[in-house]
Amino acid sequence: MLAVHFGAGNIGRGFIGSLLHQSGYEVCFVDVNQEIVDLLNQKQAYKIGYADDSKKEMTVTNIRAISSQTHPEQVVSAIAEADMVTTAVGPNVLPLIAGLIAKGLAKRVQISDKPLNIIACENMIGGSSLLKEKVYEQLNESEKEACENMIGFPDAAVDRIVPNQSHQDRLMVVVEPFYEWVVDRTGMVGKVRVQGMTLVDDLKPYIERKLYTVNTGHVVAAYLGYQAGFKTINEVMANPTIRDHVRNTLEETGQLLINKHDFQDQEHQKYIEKIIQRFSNPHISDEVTRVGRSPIRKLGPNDRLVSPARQYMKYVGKQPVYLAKAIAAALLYDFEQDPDAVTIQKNIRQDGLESTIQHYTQIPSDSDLMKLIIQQYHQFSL
Ligand SMILES: NC(=O)C1=CN([C@@H]2O[C@H](COP(=O)(O)OP(=O)(O)OC[C@H]3O[C@@H](n4cnc5c(N)ncnc54)[C@H](O)[C@@H]3O)[C@@H](O)[C@H]2O)C=CC1
Ligand SMILES: O=P(O)(O)OC[C@H]1O[C@](O)(CO)[C@@H](O)[C@@H]1O
Repeated sequence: MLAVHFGAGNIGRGFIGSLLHQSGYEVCFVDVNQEIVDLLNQKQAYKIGYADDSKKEMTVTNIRAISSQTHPEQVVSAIAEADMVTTAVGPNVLPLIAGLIAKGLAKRVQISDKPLNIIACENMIGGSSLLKEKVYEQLNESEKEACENMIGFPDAAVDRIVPNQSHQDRLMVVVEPFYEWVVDRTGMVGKVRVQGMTLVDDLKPYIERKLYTVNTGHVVAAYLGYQAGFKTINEVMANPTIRDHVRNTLEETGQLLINKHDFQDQEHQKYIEKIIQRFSNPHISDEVTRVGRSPIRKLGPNDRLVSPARQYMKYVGKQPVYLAKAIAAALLYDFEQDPDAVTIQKNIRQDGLESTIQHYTQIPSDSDLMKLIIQQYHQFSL
């Protein structure tokens, strides 16, 4: 069985690649990073370490890699033959890989009627659906028709914290032991068997719970921690004021999730506690600038801050004070090596705060939420 995985980075190697390997797939990574592609082909294996006391390691074998920049034709052939395609490249990169996937599918439908699932494993709602839309833009009518019942694009939620890696062994990835990979069964074609993958009929509660708890909590720690001058999430979580703020924000998103999806209160509290512990894992050193990366994406209307803030007003009927403060912290994030942060700061200087918020978040100018965020921005303190 062949799995083609786009993105041989932290999640690609440390999570999706390792589960595919454990499930018996040969994993063919596709990446633009020539150094990683060469190393994967040279070593044909890499190590995973676990961020706990166990010092346990596992080796992922039966792998190879293709550079999509120098050998796109090999990627097309691999997709034509694959039994599974997955991605972990980042939401903004999905449109960039759609062309190659479309070429692979166009070739595939000429030679095979084997079903294929293409699963985007990104921190976003509807990642595979977006990828499908972008792929279909590049197929002609008969190719689309041939793909319709043969190619599935099931949406997914992926959860495992994998920080940036700095080992002498460039391929090694240290990951937290916890993981969750939940996939929408209704979007799948054919039979799929992947160890550690949970299939569900309704993904929405799972993806919202994950995005608005793990990712919201994490990014609140990152943006508030950055304002306090902390470098890592561990340092941030050891600060009682910010830790309380993270918890209070997760109480807001929790109330929304409980009201909207009927999660049980006590169960959800346990979920929140577990996540706060995961953020504080002493075996992981995760930079606030990694967790806070790409603030334009993170301030988007469907992402981890603005979406729960708007929904909180609808489902809870109160002002999301802690979420609004976190959005204010995102707007204050001025890390010079993050191009999104630089752009936001420039927009605020040139166009003003309200116009910038409106532009990135699509929150209406005259709304209560806009007023609250502006107030939190101007009175921001820790
Ligand atoms: N790191 C984490 O803990 C988690 C990350 N995610 C999601 O997984 C995705 C990947 O994140 P990471 O692995 O952390 O990032 P990463 O930066 O470590 O890996 C991304 C990989 O994609 C490659 N890439 C970029 N453009 C490409 C292209 N056009 N074609 C093929 N490969 C390309 C990069 O060279 C890199 O190797 C993101 O959507 C992220 O939100 C989800 C859950 C956990
Ligand atoms: O990968 P993104 O969307 O930039 O955000 C970083 C987030 O992803 C994770 O790496 C995994 O969910 C979290 O550690 C963090 O909240």
